[in-house]
Amino acid sequence: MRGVHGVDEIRTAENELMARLPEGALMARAATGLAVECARLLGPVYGARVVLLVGAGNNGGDALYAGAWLARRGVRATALLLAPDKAHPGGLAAFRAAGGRTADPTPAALAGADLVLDGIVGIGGTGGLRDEAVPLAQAARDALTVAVDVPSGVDADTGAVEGETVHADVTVTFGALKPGLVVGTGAERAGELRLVDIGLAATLPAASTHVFEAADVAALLPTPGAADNKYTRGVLGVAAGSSAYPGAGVLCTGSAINGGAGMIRYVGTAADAIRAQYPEVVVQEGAAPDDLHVQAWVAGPGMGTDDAAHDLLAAVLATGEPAVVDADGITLVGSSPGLVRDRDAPTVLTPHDGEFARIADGPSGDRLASVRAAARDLDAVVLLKGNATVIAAPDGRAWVNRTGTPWLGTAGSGDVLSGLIGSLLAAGLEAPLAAAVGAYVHGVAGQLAAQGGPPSSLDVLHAVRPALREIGRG
Ligand SMILES: NC(=O)C1=CN([C@@H]2O[C@H](COP(=O)(O)OP(=O)(O)OC[C@H]3O[C@@H](n4cnc5c(N)ncnc54)[C@H](OP(=O)(O)O)[C@@H]3O)[C@@H](O)[C@H]2O)[C@@H](O)CC1
Ligand SMILES: Nc1ncnc2c1ncn2[C@@H]1O[C@H](COP(=O)(O)OP(=O)(O)O)[C@@H](O)[C@H]1O
Ligand SMILES: [K+]
Repeated sequence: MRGVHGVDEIRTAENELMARLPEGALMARAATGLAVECARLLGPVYGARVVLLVGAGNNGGDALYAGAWLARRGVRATALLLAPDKAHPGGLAAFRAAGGRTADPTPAALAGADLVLDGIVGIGGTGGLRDEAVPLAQAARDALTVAVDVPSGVDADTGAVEGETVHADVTVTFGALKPGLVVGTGAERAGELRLVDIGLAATLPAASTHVFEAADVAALLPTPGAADNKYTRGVLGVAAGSSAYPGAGVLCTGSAINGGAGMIRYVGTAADAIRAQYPEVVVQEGAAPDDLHVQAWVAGPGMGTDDAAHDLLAAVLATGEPAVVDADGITLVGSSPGLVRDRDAPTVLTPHDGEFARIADGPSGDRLASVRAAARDLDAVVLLKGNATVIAAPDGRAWVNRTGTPWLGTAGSGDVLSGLIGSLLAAGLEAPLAAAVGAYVHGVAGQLAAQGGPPSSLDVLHAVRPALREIGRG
């Protein structure tokens, strides 16, 4: 599990650590880690052409020291100084002493570069890229681009982007992940992430936002033991699908089966479709949710938004079991938020952006903040879908999911996610962990499904079990 830290936390931790170390030690660690990563990307370094984009602060200093390291190993390094009077003096001296050259900061200077190092601005950046940096960022798109700490122009605290930014193939970041590297548009602009350890763990506080890795998820995935049976493994109630939208019920139910629920009791209004697809499901059409023995519920996908759907959702949410609410269920919660707010049992809401706007303000460019505020306001776990799905608990804990693929943007893919989270809730995972683990597994399923060509949501559903096996194997 990797912690994600905001700029203020990182600055404070850096200052505390710097006070214990000789001057320049921290930047030396950062620059060496950066240079080693660039060398790895270049392959043979001797004679390679590297262009440095150097801004006014320490981010440019990192680039210059890394450029010096590379120049000493035979790289032909050229620095384009965007603010020549403010370029890091020590870094510039080291760069020149190693044989590095400077040139006018024009797009033409990037032609033929084997690698461009983006040291325009790091965590000290405010607003989007300044005008003079824009043509350079655009020219860098033709080359292998490594961002120093943060792709310049991305808001390191939020991932929000105003106007042009550097589009990095790889971002080498120092000390800890920043929200802007893992959330929103920033996550897309950062490319692959490499974290250089500069010793910051010693002074950083505990993180409130985390990124799960496979081992974290494997450790949380439920595995039945000798004493388990279908009831102890988790019985899930499903209120999804309708005569108009039977498919959503089929996908959601199938995903809960593949996710490992011990038993499924189906109370939606697409009973015939469920019976036809899944002989293992116990269909209890018309049963009162409160009368059924289940450990958790999933409600909403394809259930419709008419009065009957409202009454069924209200009955599910009146039970004392944890519940996932998705799709039409979220629309219904938008007009009756008390259905969720007044519950004692945990609720997981899984909106995409459009659905989010029905239950909360936003989402703004600061997706983490929007989701945290919604979770607090609704007293529910909120999972906001997207290229980097964000999950927040009412107590402020948050997770960002890094698995998945844009191919998951296909009709019905969300129904697979909610069924999966339902099965994990039924197995007893704490609600925010069920949501974060579900998002991780769903993302891996999407990646596996996409290997065979553009996947349908049914392909994603069929990839849930292989995804669980792959994660479990490590
Ligand atoms: N502290 C440490 O020990 C360590 C720090 N480390 C490194 O330092 C980085 C932080 O350095 P930093 O604080 O100097 O800020 P930084 O990001 O270089 O920006 C500085 C200047 O850029 C300008 N500027 C602002 N916005 C802009 C924009 N949109 N577009 C263009 N220019 C813009 C503005 O200058 P102005 O022109 O306004 O005078 C601002 O003052 C950090 O990301 C990491 O790489 C590592 O070495 C590890 C150890
Ligand atoms: N660009 C993207 N990159 C990665 N994942 C995406 C992207 N777009 C959508 N997804 C994922 O695809 C799923 C779509 O869910 P949703 O919009 O609810 O679909 P539906 O309502 O059709 O079931 C979510 O898990 C979301 O995170
Ligand atoms: K940068």
